Amino acid sequence: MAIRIDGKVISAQVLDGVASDAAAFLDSYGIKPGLAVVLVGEDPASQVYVRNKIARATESGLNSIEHRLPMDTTQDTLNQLVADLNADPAVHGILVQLPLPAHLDEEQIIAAISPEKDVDGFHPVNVGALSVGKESLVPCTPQGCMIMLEQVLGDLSGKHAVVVGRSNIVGKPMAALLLQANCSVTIVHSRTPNPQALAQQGDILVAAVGRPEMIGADWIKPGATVIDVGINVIERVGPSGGTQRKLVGDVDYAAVEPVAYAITPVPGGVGPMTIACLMKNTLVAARRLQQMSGV
Ligand SMILES: NC(=O)C1=CN([C@@H]2O[C@H](COP(=O)(O)OP(=O)(O)OC[C@H]3O[C@@H](n4cnc5c(N)ncnc54)[C@H](OP(=O)(O)O)[C@@H]3O)[C@@H](O)[C@H]2O)C=CC1
Ligand SMILES: Nc1nc(=O)c2c([nH]1)NC[C@@H]1CN(c3ccc(C(=O)N[C@@H](CCC(=O)O)C(=O)O)cc3)C=[N+]21
Repeated sequence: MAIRIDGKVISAQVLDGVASDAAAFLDSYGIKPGLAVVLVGEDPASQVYVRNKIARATESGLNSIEHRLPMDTTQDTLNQLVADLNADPAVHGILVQLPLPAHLDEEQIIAAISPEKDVDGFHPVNVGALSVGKESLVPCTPQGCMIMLEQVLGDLSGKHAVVVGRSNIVGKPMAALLLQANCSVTIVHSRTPNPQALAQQGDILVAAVGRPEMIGADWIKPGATVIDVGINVIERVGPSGGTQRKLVGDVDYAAVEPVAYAITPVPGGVGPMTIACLMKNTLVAARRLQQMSGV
């Protein structure tokens, strides 16, 4: 039986730390750290994430401000909102939920967020800082994966880590953090001729593909530690014949669990860690902004 890496338990530990730091921040400066979440459109999955983020923020003693904009929002309107949030001293962190509707330019919006308030760590300044090892605001999902890996494995030095996926929000920053932790890192993607053969060499396997249960037991080196980033909603025929909506990862948990040393479930794995790290980043940003303002 593999160790089940419990994202709910570990994220609760992270959030405990955030809550005491937020209380100390309030004591020192008389304001709560503020997180602004911007959601454009009506994507139901995105709404669930936004709701969860706001609930965790409130529980941790952060001030969370939600901005919901209609699907037909223009680039100018969104830019104006980001400019207002950049200038607002009560806002320490800004998150624009991705993906944006197709008519909006994501790259431009990300670049418009003040790097000091970029709690997603997606701004080119923060991406560059991470790649030269001077990271400040580290992307939440990979940060959460690292906390889980270090809790279960301790020092990661010398391990071979295979990351499946190379997106800017998960795969690439994940690979950067693993390299910084002295792993040898292989990144596989849709143009890799035989990704499975490379994955089988990983002491650590991180799956961030977006394909439900694609990673089976035949991708896994026996005794590997498996981190499943995937969040996929699938429809299955339930026991009584009707269709059920179910959340599954990129890893076939039932098949992989018997061969792995440790594995994260979906739900209850990486997802809650992402949210906890977002709160952590908001505190990091708040402290730094407050120090910069010299008060
Ligand atoms: N738990 C959490 O907090 C979060 C979960 N997610 C989830 O993680 C998953 C990945 O998200 P994200 O990185 O944004 O997704 P993207 O779609 O941006 O990236 C997917 C990556 O997987 C690669 N890929 C696709 N098919 C294959 C294949 N058959 N073999 C090997 N590689 C393949 C793609 O390659 P190529 O580049 O060549 O196209 C791409 O690099 C999704 O399920 C998403 O919902 C995302 C963010 C946070
Ligand atoms: N700018 C931006 N930053 C992001 O970090 C970002 C984003 N856009 N767009 C979408 C993805 C996805 N994402 C998730 C976060 C938490 C859960 C999460 O909490 N999941 C729970 C269950 C969710 C549920 O309640 O059903 C779990 O896995 O246990 C999932 C997915 C953040 N993302």
